[in-house]
Amino acid sequence: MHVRLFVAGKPSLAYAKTGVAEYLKRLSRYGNFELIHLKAGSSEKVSADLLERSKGHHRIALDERGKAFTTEQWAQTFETLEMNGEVKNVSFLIGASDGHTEELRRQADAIWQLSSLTLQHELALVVLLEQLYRVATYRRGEPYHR
Ligand SMILES: C[S@@+](CC[C@H](N)C(=O)[O-])C[C@H]1O[C@@H](n2cnc3c(N)ncnc32)[C@H](O)[C@@H]1O
Repeated sequence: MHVRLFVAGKPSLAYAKTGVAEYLKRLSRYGNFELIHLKAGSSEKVSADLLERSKGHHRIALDERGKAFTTEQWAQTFETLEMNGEVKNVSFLIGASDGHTEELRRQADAIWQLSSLTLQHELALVVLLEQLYRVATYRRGEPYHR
């Protein structure tokens, strides 16, 4: 499965850049993870761009009002998606500073939260990457996930 993480805007927070680089490096041992930066802009522009770039993919929109899952439930969802041979591409969609449009919410296959707090989008990306790494180690039975 090819997992893409879409985020709008160039990276600007130094601490987030370090975290993103670290987890992408770690994740490279576990599968095909790709980070894609889109041009920043209004919710309408960013959501339209996110929908265009993730056409035909299993879309997981990230939003603080989304469904709350445990790390184990994330792992089970990945297991199910991989068992379902039809899903080759999964895209995580991180929104603009004003969030996702209603249209994007309608078209998303799932809407997940990382917490109920509103996070700066680069920080949300770091948390997402850390969870993906945690899920990857959990699925391999490696000790990091404790
Ligand atoms: C600054 S937030 C946007 C907040 C905006 N007020 C809203 O209503 O969505 C930018 C993006 O970061 C992501 N994000 C921020 N906090 C999040 C959280 N707790 N869970 C999941 N995603 C989050 C979402 O993708 C969001 O669209």
